[in-house]
Amino acid sequence: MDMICKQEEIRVLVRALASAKTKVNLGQLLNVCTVNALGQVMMGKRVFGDGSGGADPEADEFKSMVVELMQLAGVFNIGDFIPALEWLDLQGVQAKMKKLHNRFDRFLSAILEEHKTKARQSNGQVKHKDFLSTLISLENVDGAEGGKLSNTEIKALLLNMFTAGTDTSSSTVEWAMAELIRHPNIMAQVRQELDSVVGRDRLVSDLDLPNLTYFQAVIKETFRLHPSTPLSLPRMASDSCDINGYHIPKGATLLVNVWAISRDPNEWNNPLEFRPERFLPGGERPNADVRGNDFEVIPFGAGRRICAGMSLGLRMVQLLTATLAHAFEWELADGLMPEKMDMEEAYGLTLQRAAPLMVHPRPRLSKHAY
Ligand code: HEM
Repeated sequence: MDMICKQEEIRVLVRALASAKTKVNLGQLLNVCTVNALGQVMMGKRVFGDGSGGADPEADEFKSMVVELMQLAGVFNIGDFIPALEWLDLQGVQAKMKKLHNRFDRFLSAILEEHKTKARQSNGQVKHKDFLSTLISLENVDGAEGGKLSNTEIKALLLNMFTAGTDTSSSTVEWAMAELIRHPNIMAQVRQELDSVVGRDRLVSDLDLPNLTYFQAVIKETFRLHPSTPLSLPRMASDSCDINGYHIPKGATLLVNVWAISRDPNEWNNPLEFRPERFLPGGERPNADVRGNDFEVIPFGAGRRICAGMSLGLRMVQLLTATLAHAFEWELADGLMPEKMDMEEAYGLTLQRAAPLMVHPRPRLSKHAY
């Protein structure tokens, strides 16, 4: 199911790019694509209109809500560290969160109501094809702990999935494309591999991914340098313990700095350089994987609370990046030279580019491939 949704949404994006007459904001289009792909899996429908992302105020609204959430969640909130000051909400973070919560609630309530109305109209004949229908069907069923699933819980689950699963994936692809555009020799090797495995008469499919060895290393290198959740998600110490001479008291909030670990010069040679070869035979970490077992590179976290959508997120990032590298030549907008590209990061819970990637895509495959 998710494989079909992904490919369908990626094709919509590819067609929009192939017919673009002016420069495009790649991150924005990628976000629309990931939100719609997830929308299909979770609710059996796109979130945004035709999916092309062209001048869609709803798409802008959703992206801005997610970015604001990530920024607010990433703020160093004084009240979190000095509980006596919490009620003062000195930086206005709580007030902004409440306002944002109301915006999200309106958005999700509309989606939930629409799904329920459809279910009523079809007299319960709707097959439980998507995540939301399944949740709605469980509304009247007692859970393992006796409680029933409420509307609020359903909306919270949707919010969790959309906020955790869309920006993370789309911004990783945006970083990957920026690195490829900045390193024409790496882009050339990626394309050589894609052209020999896929050819020039069709788009990349999920089934091609295991055969793209060099490309897989490019994706790992992107996750190493640009982990989309740089401080992972906060954990709480369940017991007091000592680590490397530091005392961690029970109940302390802990943040794992995934970003710093994967740039640590004690672990990586020339850590700031984008060098996919380090993950290939003969490189420094030929067998390292990003799925939580090699602690030098843990973009999805690790352990019991590792990312719940890792498999979907990883494949989405791989398929999107491979498709964009394979199907288009990329030129930076406004005559910007690749070596002058701004690679600054913006502050927040997720790692956004400070300057959006503005590009001109030029199709490079046979016409019928689009
Ligand atoms: C490139 C894509 C993604 C990245 C880099 C990413 C990264 C992360 C990270 C670092 C965490 C915290 C893990 C920890 O505390 O150890 C997390 C948690 C989570 N992610 Fe992802 N994620 C991605 C895509 C997705 C997708 C597509 C979904 C769902 C559709 C998703 C759903 C979740 C959920 C529900 C959690 C919370 C899990 C829990 O606390 O039990 N993520 N993700």
